[in-house]
Amino acid sequence: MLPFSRVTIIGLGLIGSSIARAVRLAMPTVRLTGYDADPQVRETVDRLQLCDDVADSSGAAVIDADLVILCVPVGAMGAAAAEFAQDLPADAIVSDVGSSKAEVARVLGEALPGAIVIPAHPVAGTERSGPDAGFASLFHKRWCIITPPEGANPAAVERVAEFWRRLGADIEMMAPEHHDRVLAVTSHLPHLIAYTIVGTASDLEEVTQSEVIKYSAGGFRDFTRIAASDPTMWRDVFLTNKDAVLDMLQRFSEDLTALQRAIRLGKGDDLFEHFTRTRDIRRGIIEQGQDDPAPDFGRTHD
Ligand SMILES: NC(=O)c1ccc[n+]([C@@H]2O[C@H](COP(=O)([O-])OP(=O)(O)OC[C@H]3O[C@@H](n4cnc5c(N)ncnc54)[C@H](O)[C@@H]3O)[C@@H](O)[C@H]2O)c1
Ligand SMILES: O=C(O)C(=O)C[C@]1(C(=O)O)C=C[C@@H](O)C=C1
Repeated sequence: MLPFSRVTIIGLGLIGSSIARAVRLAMPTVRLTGYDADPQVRETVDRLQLCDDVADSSGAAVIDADLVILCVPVGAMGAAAAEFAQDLPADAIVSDVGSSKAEVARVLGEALPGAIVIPAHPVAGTERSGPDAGFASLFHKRWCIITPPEGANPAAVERVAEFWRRLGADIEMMAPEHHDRVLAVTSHLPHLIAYTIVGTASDLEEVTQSEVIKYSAGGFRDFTRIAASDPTMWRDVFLTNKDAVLDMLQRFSEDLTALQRAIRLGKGDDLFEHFTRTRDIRRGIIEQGQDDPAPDFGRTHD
């Protein structure tokens, strides 16, 4: 049996439109309704026929939903939920896809008192945004972390888990605070480093912009891809996962200082040992089959 039969997606950018495309393929009988605050996005979703209905307000979009998924930037979650609170059916489950979880759970709890809220985070994405950037296979073989609130109804949690399994994801359960610490080091800090290094390279006086572009091969090119990620999304992630990110950043800068010192003092053995350890970590990731096939994974899929 399908976990849900009437799904509403609020926010139809990269993630919302990818969910819509994946639901169409995996659960074609599900009635899909969409709403986005941006009229141009609604028009595109209509033109691409990603949903059965595109509503003009979020209240109208949720009116007969059994699952509502918020796919808006994390800083907009509270306002987006408050907008449809009055129209939400009492037995509907509300979920989200936000990249930070503890703060989002708090604002959703405030905006939707008494509602069944089961937050989730598909750990899959690209640097692109908007409904044209989405693709159906985005969640295939990727983790979806569910962060149920204490005392959540196990049947509701299982329905959300089954929804994501049908979109191809593997499920993990975590407490929201633990999620935020894990993602701070595996996703948020790497984005901060990419934003920094690309800014640093472009600010150098003795290296021209055209040289930076011309010689952006290998490692630096990967950083530029990540640094092209959506500014609104990432501003909100850093502001809503502040403590965990600042803690990881502190540890990172201590480790960076240790490497800086090893270079200055010519401690080749220390550098070699460190790089060997990190190479083993990369090999472990590949052995577990969790490596991206290519940095532009999925771009041509639909
Ligand atoms: N991009 C990624 O790699 C990725 C991966 C996993 C999770 N996420 C999370 O998914 C969410 C969406 O990210 P995205 O990459 O799809 O962003 P996106 O910019 O592609 O889409 C967001 C959409 O939300 C709409 N929106 C904003 N405020 C709204 C509101 N109040 N009501 C209705 N619509 C509103 C925007 O118009 C936009 O179309 C974020 O919370 C992000 O943290 C992103
Ligand atoms: O591959 C990318 O471009 C991503 O940034 C995806 C990525 C990540 O850091 O892994 C980004 C944010 C999400 O919340 C989940 C996935």
